[in-house]
Amino acid sequence: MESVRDNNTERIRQQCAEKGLLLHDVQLRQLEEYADLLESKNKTLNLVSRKEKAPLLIRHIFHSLLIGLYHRFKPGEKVLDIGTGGGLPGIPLAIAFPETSFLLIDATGKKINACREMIQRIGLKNVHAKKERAEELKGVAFHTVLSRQVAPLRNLCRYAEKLLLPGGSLICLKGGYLEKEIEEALDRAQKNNGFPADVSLLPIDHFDACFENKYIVIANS
Ligand SMILES: C[S@@+](CC[C@H](N)C(=O)[O-])C[C@H]1O[C@@H](n2cnc3c(N)ncnc32)[C@H](O)[C@@H]1O
Repeated sequence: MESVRDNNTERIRQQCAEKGLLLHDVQLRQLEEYADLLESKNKTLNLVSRKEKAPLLIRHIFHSLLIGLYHRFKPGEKVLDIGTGGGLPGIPLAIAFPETSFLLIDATGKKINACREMIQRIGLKNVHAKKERAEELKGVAFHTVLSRQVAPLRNLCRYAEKLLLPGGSLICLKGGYLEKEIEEALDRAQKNNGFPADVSLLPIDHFDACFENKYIVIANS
């Protein structure tokens, strides 16, 4: 008999394939293993909300993977995930794009320790986790900066400005009414001749009802 989880995994495989992102069986099993580890760690650490009805595999893992449907990560691309918490969106994307290099940072040491343990258990080689605040990270630069549910866009743009290579992008998963946030980020950039030059907002509710009022926000240099 097919389990609910098999159905969710198959949905992820199918919806990603429709957008040209092919996930192999090994990667689908790694996503499931990550879901199990995250659920187990969440019993003692506050990594993701426990109140939500939609399954973790869809609500958090598929949600993170959606970034990869709009931005195809390249081999050798260097990516930073700011405020990763329990590894979102960095770990699902590192599974989907094994030739891209991901650094996960978070201000909370316990969350980074949990990420390190999960990365090791799944056996991922292209992702590392470091306890660090975005504003204090120095001496490194990235093609792409990611963030999910961390800070107002204006602040994320301020962090990304110093961490992005020329031409790089900041890609965030955000919810709610974002017009004012975007206006403030663009206003700040214009006054300082800084990042970003433009921002686009992509709705994602057509993938699942639980993504209602949620968006992928892409800020470009
Ligand atoms: C609401 S949680 C989101 C975690 C994860 N991105 C997710 O989607 O589940 C926000 C996280 O951002 C981290 N954080 C907030 N500001 C930060 C900063 N300036 N630098 C690094 N981490 C930060 C917090 O410690 C927290 O783990």
